[in-house]
Amino acid sequence: MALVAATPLHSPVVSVSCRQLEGRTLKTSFLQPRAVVPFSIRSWNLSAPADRLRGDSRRSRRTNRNLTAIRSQDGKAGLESQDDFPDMSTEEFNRRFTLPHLNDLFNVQPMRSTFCTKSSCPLPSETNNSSSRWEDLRKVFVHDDDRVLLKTIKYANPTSSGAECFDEDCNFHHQWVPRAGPRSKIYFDPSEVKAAIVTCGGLCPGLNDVIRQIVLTLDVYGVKRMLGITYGYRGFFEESLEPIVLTRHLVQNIHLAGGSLLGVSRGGAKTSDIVDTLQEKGINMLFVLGGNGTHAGANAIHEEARRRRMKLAVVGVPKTIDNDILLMDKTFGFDTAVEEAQRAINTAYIEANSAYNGIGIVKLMGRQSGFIAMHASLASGQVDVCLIPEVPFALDGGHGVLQHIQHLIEERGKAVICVAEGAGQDLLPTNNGTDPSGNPILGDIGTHLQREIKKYFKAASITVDIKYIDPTYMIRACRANASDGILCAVLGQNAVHGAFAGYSGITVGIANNHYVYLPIPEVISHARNVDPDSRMWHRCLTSTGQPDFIANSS
Ligand SMILES: Nc1ncnc2c1ncn2[C@@H]1O[C@H](COP(=O)(O)OP(=O)(O)OP(=O)(O)O)[C@@H](O)[C@H]1O
Ligand SMILES: O=P(O)(O)OC[C@H]1O[C@](O)(CO)[C@@H](O)[C@@H]1O
Ligand SMILES: [Mg+2]
Repeated sequence: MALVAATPLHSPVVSVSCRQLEGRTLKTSFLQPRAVVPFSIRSWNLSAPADRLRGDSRRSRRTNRNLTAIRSQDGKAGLESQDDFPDMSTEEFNRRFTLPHLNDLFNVQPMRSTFCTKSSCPLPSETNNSSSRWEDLRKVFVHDDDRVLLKTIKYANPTSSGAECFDEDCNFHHQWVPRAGPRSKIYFDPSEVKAAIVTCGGLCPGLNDVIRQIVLTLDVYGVKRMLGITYGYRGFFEESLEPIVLTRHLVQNIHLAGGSLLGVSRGGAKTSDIVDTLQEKGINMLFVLGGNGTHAGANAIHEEARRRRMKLAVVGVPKTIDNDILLMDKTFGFDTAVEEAQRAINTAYIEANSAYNGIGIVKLMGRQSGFIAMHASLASGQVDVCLIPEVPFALDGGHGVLQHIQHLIEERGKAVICVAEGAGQDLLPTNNGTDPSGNPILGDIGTHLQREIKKYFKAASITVDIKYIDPTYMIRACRANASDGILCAVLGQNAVHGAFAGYSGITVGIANNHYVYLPIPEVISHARNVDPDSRMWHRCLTSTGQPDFIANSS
């Protein structure tokens, strides 16, 4: 292949990955842990309240007192202070993760649950405890005191990859959160329930599945009045937007299509207007499907309803293909998005592989979090360079992306790049604009990369064939895959069980493969990010073979 002579382009790590390709030994230094400092910042992400969650506020608490030498795995000594670890006593954790309940304000007498999946369901009027038909139902219910362990790894040392520690010895803290599911006692009489569902933010595979499961479950409890609020929070105050009456029959097949039966929107949410409408319509159960913004809105509605002493249960179901909600294994729609994304990557690979010096670029969603890009890169096994918002990179210089791409072209005659939309924003002119919900409007890193690569190879007089693929909306407007379909079913059903159990201001999730209820503020204090020191990111790097694209080096 006729190429200009290569300069020593790549960092030692690049040559390691290329040698690996040539069947030679992989240097062990490739995945060595980084410096000591970042480890305890990560633990902030997971459990501290919003005002203590930011690394900078943590750093400001750094003092010279009580400094302890900690030896990292690579033998370098680092200094950490107990002050640098978040305070997380069991009492503090339990206080924060106690679910708000209607009986914090009222004295609602619970009744026997009307939820029943047996063929011979007892009537609610059958109150005899010893009735054999009630006995039959015993194992249907989850006990109020059932708990799920939020964290399951006992880290030996704060320098372990992904370690979340509360002290320098990484002592294990039991963090138990309430198990989700139907309770034997309920705090709403189904005949008095008027439920509403709203879907907000961007689309996400599985929205219709969740709507459907909420309706079906409400129906099993015996709820007759169910409304779908149209076009997100907007549907609460725009007079032209009428709610849809929801029935089992109406939702029966909606999961066969992507999108949202109810429609979505961004912006325009005024809590007091929303709560006015809820009051006017006599809605006492509200199911809110959306991301961080939507959940912030749901929590504001919950707080305002409490202030007005309304008996309203507000329950969220986290929706985001970005997977950027804290404390959960994953959010619904993410799996499907990854599956679709890797199809786009495969296309880019085939194009790049078939072209003379082919370069495929795929831009994927992920405003602040690179989970889709990381997982799709890993899943496809066809990506040479994965760029995410959490890991800064340089385009130029001896350790920059462009030289690495030149190296890939020279070595293999092709390169595939997967970039998350929020990556490399520092390389683009700032745009200070926001969307109607206040989310920042990002610069287009995909087309920027395309332009820069074109310019670079032109200057180097190397012919390349660049194909740019932006499957942005294709990965989220599709129908949920089987694994998301199941997740949606469980989450939708658990949302209804949570409302009947009398909880409000909560959301549903999956933690360590078990289903849990969490207080909304704990999951939205900031966006969940890819941890650059995590095993998963290192697995991605192992797979792509990409080096650190270190800035300011030549
Ligand atoms: N802090 C907040 N308080 C009250 N309402 C909010 C808040 N942030 C956003 N909202 C409202 O929530 C709705 C959805 O917000 P947003 O558009 O940010 O989507 P999202 O739920 O974060 O989902 P996505 O992941 O698609 O961004 C909008 O109507 C917005 O006005
Ligand atoms: O174009 P829209 O509808 O604002 O949505 C784009 C955003 O939606 C998200 O997928 C979150 O739902 C982000 O990754 C992306 O930036
Ligand atoms: Mg948002």
